[in-house]
Amino acid sequence: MADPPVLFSELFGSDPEDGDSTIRDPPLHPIFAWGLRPVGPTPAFPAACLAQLLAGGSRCAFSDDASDTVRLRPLPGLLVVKGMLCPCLQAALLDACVGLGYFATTENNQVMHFGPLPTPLHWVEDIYRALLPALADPPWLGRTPLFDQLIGNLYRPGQGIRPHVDLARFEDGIGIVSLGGPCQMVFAPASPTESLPYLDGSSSSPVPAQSTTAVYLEPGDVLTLAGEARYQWTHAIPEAVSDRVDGEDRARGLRISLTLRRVHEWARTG
Ligand SMILES: O=C(O)CCC(=O)C(=O)O
Ligand SMILES: [Fe+2]
Repeated sequence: MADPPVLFSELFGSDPEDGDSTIRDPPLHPIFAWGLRPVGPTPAFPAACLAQLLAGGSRCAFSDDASDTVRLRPLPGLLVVKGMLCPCLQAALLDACVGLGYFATTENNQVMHFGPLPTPLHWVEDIYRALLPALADPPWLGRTPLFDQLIGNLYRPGQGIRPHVDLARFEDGIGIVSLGGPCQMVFAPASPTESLPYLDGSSSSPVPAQSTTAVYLEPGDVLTLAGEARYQWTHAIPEAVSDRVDGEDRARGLRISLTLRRVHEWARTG
């Protein structure tokens, strides 16, 4: 097992592999440090869940949770598949992040990867290809590789991301996988000057609240952003410790998102 990340001790108060020699329970697998609970046996790699998902069947091979995924289309070009990834697949993705050394220190809340998706995260491409029939006009889903750039973001309660349109250097067709904890994502009409704040240093301007569309993201939800939603709307996560949903305040938790994109040919260097 990879060394537990610093976040492990942040969540549990102490590093379970540290300290005295008292016999104790085996160390928690890192996936459980993120607040996930096992559903039946937790396989090292839930290939069976993935196979079922790709075959369009029940989404989890290890539980009798036969709940259907829910597809939302709150904006043209925005598809939100709620509950697409079963807990096993969520756990496998988080475990992959830990294994790849992502978020290993408390300062480290963002990771960027350029090139084909690293093993074992590469199977996220399969998940997106499984969405093909659900997308009305998905020419981008046929490209290979589907994604060659990954950003992992880690948010603690109270943290968020300012309104932005992802940079033009990325092709149309962006994927976001939401893991760990819930949050509200807010979409608003973009002004022509808005761009991703943390990549090019520019800042974005606030948008009028009345024109926003909010989507409540929960662990296992999968998004695609294309066309209008990708270019003509900003997306943001407000800095909040809870979100107001259906008249109640829902607490945020530690959240990890994987944003998947492909760099335009003209923007590649070297
Ligand atoms: O964390 C998210 O869900 C969104 C991240 C994002 O918008 C980005 O990395 O460009
Ligand atoms: Fe973004």
